[in-house]
Amino acid sequence: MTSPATFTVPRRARKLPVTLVTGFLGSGKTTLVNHILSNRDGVKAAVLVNELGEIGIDNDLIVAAESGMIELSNGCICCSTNNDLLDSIVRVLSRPDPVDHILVETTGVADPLPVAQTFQRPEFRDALRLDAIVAVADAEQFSLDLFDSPAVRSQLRHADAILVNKCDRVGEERLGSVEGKIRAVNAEARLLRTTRSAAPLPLILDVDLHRPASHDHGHHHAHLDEDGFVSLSFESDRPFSVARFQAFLDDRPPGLFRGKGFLWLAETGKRYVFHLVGSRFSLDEDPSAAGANRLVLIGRQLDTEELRQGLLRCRVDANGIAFARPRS
Ligand SMILES: Nc1nc2c(ncn2[C@@H]2O[C@H](COP(=O)(O)OP(=O)(O)OP(=O)(O)O)[C@@H](O)[C@H]2O)c(=O)[nH]1
Repeated sequence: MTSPATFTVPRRARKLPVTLVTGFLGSGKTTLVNHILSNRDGVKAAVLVNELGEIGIDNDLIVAAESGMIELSNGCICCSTNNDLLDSIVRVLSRPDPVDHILVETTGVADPLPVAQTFQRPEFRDALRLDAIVAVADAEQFSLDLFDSPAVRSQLRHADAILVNKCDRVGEERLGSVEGKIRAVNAEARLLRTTRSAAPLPLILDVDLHRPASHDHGHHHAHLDEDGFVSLSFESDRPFSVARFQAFLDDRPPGLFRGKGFLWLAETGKRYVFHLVGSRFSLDEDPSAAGANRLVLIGRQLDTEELRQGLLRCRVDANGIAFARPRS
């Protein structure tokens, strides 16, 4: 791949705006990206997605972007040394068919600041403009103590706009208290109450809200490992028993906060999009999906091998007959 140092940025009439979408695990970032892509009114957007886990799930959850979607490799793009992000930016800027906007969705545990700084590197200065860092907060699961993580606090602190999302799940009192906690971390961001991340696009896109933080020097960005988050990717070409999977969820460890993927259930023979966020999970029929089970689980202090064994025990054959216990 072309090194950004040697890359000649094509001349453009205006700088390409970049929107960075951040926010904790399961808050509604992919839902926001889909909302933007579905309502963008002719604006051609390139989407850069960074995910935890070896198997990409978001790639299949994001509505098709006809201008082409680029999936970043897995892991943590909040490391400024990560070349995947640089390569992806260069790829977008080199496209013969230029886009009008770049959307970047970071993982739910990434510190957005080093990602933002990547877009502000000197070699991109004439081509790109960081328009806004937009954070999504889950009003129902929100708790600064529960998510006691420097990276997660950084998501709120450095945001230019914050969606207080999942308003359908909470009452006015809870909303007021969450907004108060957010305000204590970031007094200036534009706060917007949303359901399904459906913010009015003129309030978050092409808004020129971003101002670089004034005290970035010496910033020690919070890294995934320091915060103890781990992920487990699981794939199987056998269906799950819904009863066994329910039992797996009932016994899940308290540190398991997020799950997402595609489940094939033996009882119905159908495939479902699965989401677990904190205490809630959902299964929605997915007629478009084909193939096997694909699942990513994310949390803190997880025994990933024990979780893997638990998932293996959920597998049954097409007649719903359980496989022998994988190993004790
Ligand atoms: N009830 C309700 N559910 C929502 C809302 N917004 C998103 N969800 C659901 O929350 C779950 C997580 O949403 P995503 O958009 O995948 O969250 P995310 O931030 O991209 O998740 P990660 O990428 O794993 O960090 C999904 O089941 C969504 O359908 C909302 O406003 N209300």
